[in-house]
Amino acid sequence: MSKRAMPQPIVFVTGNAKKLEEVKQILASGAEELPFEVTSQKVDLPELQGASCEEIAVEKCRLAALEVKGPVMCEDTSLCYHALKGLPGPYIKWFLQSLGHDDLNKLLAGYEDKSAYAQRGCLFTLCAGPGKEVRVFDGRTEGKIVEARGPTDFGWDPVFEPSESGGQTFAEMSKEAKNAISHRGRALQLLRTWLVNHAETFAQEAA
Ligand SMILES: O=c1[nH]c(=O)c2ncn([C@@H]3O[C@H](COP(=O)(O)OP(=O)(O)OP(=O)(O)O)[C@@H](O)[C@H]3O)c2[nH]1
Ligand SMILES: [Mg+2]
Repeated sequence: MSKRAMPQPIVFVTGNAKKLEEVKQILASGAEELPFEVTSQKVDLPELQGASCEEIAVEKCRLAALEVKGPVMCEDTSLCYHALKGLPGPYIKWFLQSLGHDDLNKLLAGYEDKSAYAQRGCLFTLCAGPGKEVRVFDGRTEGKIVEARGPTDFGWDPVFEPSESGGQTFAEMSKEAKNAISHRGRALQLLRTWLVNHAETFAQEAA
């Protein structure tokens, strides 16, 4: 499919190089090609606190569109423990930075239930420009929290064992295998399908 012309490409705004790497792989590998060019910009956007995952993701995308002055996509990842009623959720980044994997896992020491979900992280968000509607695409993967196994170069991948992985943590899986069942892969597939089906609407909003 040839790309549609827009005044500017869609900019994926993130401060996280590992997310960007996976997003590029996922977009390059799907059956449907995106109808628009996608570039990226490294900006660490401020994130709301004390709000729902969806409110945090929408506000982040709204700020990204103002920053870029054009069409943007963003994502916000949560890691939610069922025993902790969804926490750390969108605050996982700060928990992981302060505690590290071992102490993070100790949060669950007093609970039988080690299950968790990587949710709303994708919340992938898409916005045609400043002040335009922010659309949200929710990808979720269920799994459980285990002792860290596998490479430690991306966040909580070593401690998250998806239910569908045959016993491997995200960190132990190949990139292709992770992307096929990950929160990110699923949310991005929803975003891709929406853009393919609504290319005209989106191009008009961005004009
Ligand atoms: O092991 C992981 N596997 C993943 O698939 C994954 N996706 C995100 N994360 C981590 O979870 C927090 C989300 O916070 P987050 O969504 O605000 O991201 P971020 O601040 O790093 O980037 P961004 O907000 O600029 O896009 C950050 O610590 C990310 O490193 C992951 N860790
Ligand atoms: Mg962030």
